[in-house]
Amino acid sequence: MIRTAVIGLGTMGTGMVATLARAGMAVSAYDVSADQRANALPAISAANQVLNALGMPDKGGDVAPRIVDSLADCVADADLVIENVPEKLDLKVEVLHQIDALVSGSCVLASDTSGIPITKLQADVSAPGRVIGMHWSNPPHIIPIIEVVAGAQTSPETVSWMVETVTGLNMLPVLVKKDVPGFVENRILYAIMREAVDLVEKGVIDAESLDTCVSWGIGYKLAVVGPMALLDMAGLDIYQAVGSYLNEDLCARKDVSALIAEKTGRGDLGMKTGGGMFDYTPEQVGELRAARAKKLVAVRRALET
Ligand SMILES: NC(=O)c1ccc[n+]([C@@H]2O[C@H](COP(=O)([O-])OP(=O)(O)OC[C@H]3O[C@@H](n4cnc5c(N)ncnc54)[C@H](O)[C@@H]3O)[C@@H](O)[C@H]2O)c1
Ligand SMILES: Cc1ncc(C=O)c(C(=O)O)c1O
Repeated sequence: MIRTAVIGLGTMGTGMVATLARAGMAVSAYDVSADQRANALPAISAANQVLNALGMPDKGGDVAPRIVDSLADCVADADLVIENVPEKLDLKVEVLHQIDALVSGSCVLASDTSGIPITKLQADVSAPGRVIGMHWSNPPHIIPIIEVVAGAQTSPETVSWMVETVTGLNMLPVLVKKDVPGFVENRILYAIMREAVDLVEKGVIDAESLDTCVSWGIGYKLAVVGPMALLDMAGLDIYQAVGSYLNEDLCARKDVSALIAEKTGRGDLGMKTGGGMFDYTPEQVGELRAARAKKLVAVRRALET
């Protein structure tokens, strides 16, 4: 039985814990926040209900995840530690350094970073060959892909072990061949997000209509036909003709839009604070999460047919 420790029980952590435990791993989890630790088990239970709806086999048996109040207790005897703290390079390096001092020489240190190059994270770890990117997608218990990313010093054995371990989670490992910022999924997502925010900020379209356009247009289509296949479906000549005038006009800003920066500056972070691009009551957050999980399950089942 693989002993896995998850460090960080925020947006990603509880669904991740549910997925790991469901696959039969012995899971411990820690968060520096007592509130996050206190709220974890109900959230893990809710994620397990979704895994039931997905028909995910339950190899977890009666072994419940342990929510512990110290990093040392969490990572003791771990075979795999998943770092899942906020996307701040210094914090991640510090947490990996703390973990490194507490684990065995064979423990794999994985980061769920959204796109910080693994090479930057592994530099000060005692055995950098055991450090690897394990990038889940939100919600982690529903979206099946996990990007596997090697840093410059990651060993081939660690890569192979991670691909096999992700497969054992009933997830789809996506091997990213170069340690570029954002890896693959987020480079594409952030290109889309940059253009989407720019269109709203410029008044080309309002936020709600943009979501409708993307979700029922390219979002729906790309769920069935990937971008490379879509080129062939549309015709490469069409892409070349449109790209020849459109590419130079797309948003190419190097910074983050004021529309976003002003909101984050006010602490308006989205569902986790009750307001961001839209406003939410606590009840609406719960209702939305449940409704979206139900739809994502239905779509995934349709895509699996
Ligand atoms: N939110 C997403 O859509 C998403 C998707 C994939 C990957 N990620 C990445 O996963 C990581 C976590 O993201 P998130 O959205 O869950 O963030 P989050 O802010 O919701 O949760 C982070 C958690 O880490 C805890 N934490 C902070 N410092 C800690 C420490 N020193 N030790 C232990 N716990 C600590 C916080 O209390 C918080 O509960 C980030 O690197 C993020 O980029 C996020
Ligand atoms: C906005 C945003 N940023 C990062 C990630 C993943 O790393 C996601 C996601 O997984 O959905 C996201 O939506």
